[in-house]
Amino acid sequence: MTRVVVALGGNALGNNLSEQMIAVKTTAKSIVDLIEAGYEVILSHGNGPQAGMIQLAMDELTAKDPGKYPHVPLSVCVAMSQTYIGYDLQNALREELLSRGIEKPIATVATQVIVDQDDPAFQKPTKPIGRFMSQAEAEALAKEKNIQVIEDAGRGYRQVVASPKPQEIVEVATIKTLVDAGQTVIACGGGGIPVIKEAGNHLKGAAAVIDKDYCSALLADIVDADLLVILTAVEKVAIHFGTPDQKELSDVTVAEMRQYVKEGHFAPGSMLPKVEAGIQFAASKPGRRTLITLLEKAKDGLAGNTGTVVHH
Ligand SMILES: Nc1ncnc2c1ncn2[C@@H]1O[C@H](COP(=O)(O)OP(=O)(O)O)[C@@H](O)[C@H]1O
Ligand SMILES: NC(=O)OP(=O)(O)O
Repeated sequence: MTRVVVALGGNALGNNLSEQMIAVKTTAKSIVDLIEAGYEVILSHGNGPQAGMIQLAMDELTAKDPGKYPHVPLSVCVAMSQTYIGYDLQNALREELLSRGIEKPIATVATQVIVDQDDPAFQKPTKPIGRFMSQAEAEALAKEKNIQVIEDAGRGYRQVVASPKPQEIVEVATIKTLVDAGQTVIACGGGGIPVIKEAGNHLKGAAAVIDKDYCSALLADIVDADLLVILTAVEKVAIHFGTPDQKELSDVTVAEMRQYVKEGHFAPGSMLPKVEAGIQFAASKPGRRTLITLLEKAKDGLAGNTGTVVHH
């Protein structure tokens, strides 16, 4: 059986509560198509809009009455987003599976991911979270809440937080056991809950949001997946993106993709992490491949009919 780790992007979940409830239904159809076609699927997902929304809500409460509502750390907001998204995905998948007569247990694993406390990312926030704002609104919020904001890949302004690289998945044994038992597992949501190893086996939450594409590459490695599938809002990765010379890529070697990265074809806040994660996984063992495509094209892409495939 082909084992695939599927990383779900923003369009699989929407930007707010009501959008997510609708989006997960379409997402579940695409994922169950893969399960029905015989793939062994392990899911991961992003959480930028959700983690930002939860943090903002918590901060509003703290601002009202810090005695009654103490500050909620970002790591806890990530944990909340993981479970909230897992809950919606689990339900949508369950319903879609049952509607096709498939009985298959689904489990969301609250996943902690170890990061290095000396990761330079802590000094230079790069991960956009929360909702999109106008420049004026973002600058006012930055001043009011003492946060950093950036322009996010031509789509508006967002809060930006540290995004250290994932080093190790804490719940690896649990994930492997569930996967090997034939369960559909949702793990490493939002890149995982960032934690730092401290003395005495203590794991301390870190103020960060890990990139889900990098974490998905790590997850795909530890479960020994054959394929990493990154589902996003474009059917293919392109070079000269957004220019008259735009050229979509179908079949690319690791060496070719590394060269395109060097030439600066991929936007840092959006396509670059996907491409880098794709290279990392495809380069890690002979035979491993990464597919980057549209959520709706997942099955077509796996059949070799579309998407961008990175291979050795
Ligand atoms: N070279 C490129 N090729 C294709 N898409 C690109 C490229 N550079 C930037 N993008 C943008 O990246 C977006 C995907 O990133 P993003 O929306 O952040 O991911 P996610 O699906 O994980 O939420 C695409 O919708 C596209 O607009
Ligand atoms: N954690 C993460 O990478 O989230 P997004 O995909 O929503 O940016």
